[in-house]
Amino acid sequence: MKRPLVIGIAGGTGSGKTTLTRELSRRFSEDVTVLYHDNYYKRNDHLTYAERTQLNYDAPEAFDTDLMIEHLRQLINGEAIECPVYDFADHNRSDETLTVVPRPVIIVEGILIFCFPQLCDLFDIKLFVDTDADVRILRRVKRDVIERGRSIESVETQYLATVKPMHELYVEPSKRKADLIVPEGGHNNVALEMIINRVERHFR
Ligand SMILES: Nc1ncnc2c1ncn2[C@@H]1O[C@H](COP(=O)(O)OP(=O)(O)O)[C@@H](O)[C@H]1O
Ligand SMILES: O=c1ccn([C@@H]2O[C@H](COP(=O)(O)O)[C@@H](O)[C@H]2O)c(=O)[nH]1
Repeated sequence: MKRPLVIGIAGGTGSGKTTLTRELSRRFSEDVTVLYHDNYYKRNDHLTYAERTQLNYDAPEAFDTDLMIEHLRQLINGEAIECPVYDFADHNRSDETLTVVPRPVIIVEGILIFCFPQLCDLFDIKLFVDTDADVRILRRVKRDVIERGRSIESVETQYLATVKPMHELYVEPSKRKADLIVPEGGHNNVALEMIINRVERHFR
C-alpha cells in the first residue's frame, strides 16, 4: 500500500481548523481519517471536577503526544488504532475509545501540533489556519456555551488566564513551521480548492 498523505492542520482555538478538516473529509469521505490532538489530553482522574476546571489546557504538556505519535505511526503503517475520546464538558478523558482505521489521507488536527518536532516530521503538508483573535474568542464563547457546557464567565476567566497567554507563547510562533497559512480556514474557497488539488494528486 502507498504511504498515506499526512496533513497537519494547526491554528488557534476557534480559528476554523475543524471546519477545514470537515470540508476535506466531506470532499474525500471514505479516503480520509482524522486524528484530533484534543482526544489525547491527559487523563486527570485524580483531580475533582472543580480542580480540573483550573488546569492549563493550552500548553504542550497537557497532552499525551507520545501516544498520539505512536498511533499516527501505526496508521501510517496500515494498522487500526483505538483512539481515546475526550469529554470537554467533564474536562477529562472518557472511558470510551474509538476505532480509527488507516486510510489514504490522514488529517491530524490541533492547536499545538506544530510544537512537537517528532510529530511535524510525520506530516507531508502543514497548514496553519490564521484567524484574528477577536473573531476566535467570539466563536469560542458561542461554541463553549452551546456545545461544551460552559458559562460565559468561565470562558472569559479561562481565556485571560491561559488560552490567550499560551496562544501567544506557543501557537502563534508555531505558525512559522507551516507550509501554508490559510486565513479563515474552511470557508476560504480559494485555499480549499488548492489543497483539494494537492490531495487529488496523491491519488494519481
Ligand atoms: N469562516 C468562518 N466564518 C464563520 N464562522 C466560522 C468560520 N469558520 C468556522 N466558523 C465557526 O466558528 C466556530 C469554530 O470553528 P472551528 O472550525 O470549530 O474552529 P477550531 O477547530 O479551530 O476551534 C464553529 O462554530 C464554526 O462553525
Ligand atoms: O478540558 C478541556 C480541554 C481543552 N479545553 C480547550 O479546548 C481548546 C482546544 O480546542 P479547539 O477545538 O481547538 O478550540 C483549548 O484552547 C483548551 O483551552 C478546555 O476548555 N477544556
